[in-house]
Amino acid sequence: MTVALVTGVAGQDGGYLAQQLLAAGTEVHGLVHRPLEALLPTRPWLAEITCHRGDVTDTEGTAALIRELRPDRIFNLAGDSSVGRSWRTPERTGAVCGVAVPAMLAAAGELADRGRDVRFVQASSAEIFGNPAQPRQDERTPIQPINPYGAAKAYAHVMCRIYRDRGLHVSSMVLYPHESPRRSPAFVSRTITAGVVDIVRGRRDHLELGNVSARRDWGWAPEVVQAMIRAAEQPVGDDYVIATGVAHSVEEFVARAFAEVGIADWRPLVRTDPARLRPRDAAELCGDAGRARLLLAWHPTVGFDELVRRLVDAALHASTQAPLAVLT
Ligand SMILES: C[C@H]1O[C@H](OP(=O)(O)OP(=O)(O)OC[C@H]2O[C@@H](n3cnc4c(=O)[nH]c(N)nc43)[C@H](O)[C@@H]2O)[C@@H](O)[C@@H](O)C1=O
Repeated sequence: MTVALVTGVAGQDGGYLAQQLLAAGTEVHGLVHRPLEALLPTRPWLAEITCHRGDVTDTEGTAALIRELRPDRIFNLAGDSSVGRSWRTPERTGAVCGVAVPAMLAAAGELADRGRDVRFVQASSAEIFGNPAQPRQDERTPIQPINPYGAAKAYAHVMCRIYRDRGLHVSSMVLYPHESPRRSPAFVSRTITAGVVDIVRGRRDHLELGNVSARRDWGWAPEVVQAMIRAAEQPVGDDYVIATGVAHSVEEFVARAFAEVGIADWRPLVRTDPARLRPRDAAELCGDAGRARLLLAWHPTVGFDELVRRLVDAALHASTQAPLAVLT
């Protein structure tokens, strides 16, 4: 039986990935850095895998776990994925999203040197491209991060290339924002959909946002993680941009979400909160997933309107229920 280790298994992507791996008959181990009892109420799927307590910044501990488990697949999804927060905690972001990665690569390399066919998949990020000149970014786009999160991810991305060149099966997935009802409230998709639903329910009278002109390529998280599984099964590791190829502004997201609940005149309901503006924010990030389409037979099926509809529906549902599936 294939054994997989998923770091960041308590996060949005970690959960979907673990569930898809389990469905494929894989034995799944996950690294969690909070007590399991605190995580289980909002992440019931963790009961179906073997959880190990630890923090990727304890590089010795993570390497020891890899040596002990001898996994066939390692998916590194650990990290504080909030770009905004990385400005307030740049050292922690650097430690978790950057410095932690080579220790895992080295431990995987040791297994490979002993004959194990181990495959490493890194959750990289479009933020490594900074504010790119190219309207569509691909695997050859220059790496020029403009925020602490992007810099940490860029370091990890380059380390993945270095270990791949040394012979390890490593794939680095350059992910664009990808959403689901399990997305943390720190992200704009949840901020918008929760705010719209609160307004509809009469719980507040306006929504506060930061830079609404930013344009992003939003995808559907459950299908983004499929690409990770497929990358691990390729004959060789590679870099893959995983994106829809279509960008929309935050303002368009807001308009679409309000339209879902029948509100056309939304502008009076939205205000700018200067505290939500970032020191620097890419004007537009939009990916060309041509390589993933060709080599992984991966293509996104959930478009922007459908994505917003699903998120608004989930937020409406959660507003009348205990928010079981929503991460806190
Ligand atoms: C590729 C990348 O994708 C994600 O990072 P993100 O794009 O920064 O995600 P977000 O939802 O925080 O921001 C999206 C945009 O929305 C703007 N924005 C406006 N007003 C608010 C606002 O009120 N809150 C937030 N959070 N953003 C706002 C904000 O300035 C930015 O332009 C992560 O998966 C990350 O891990 C990753 O790798």
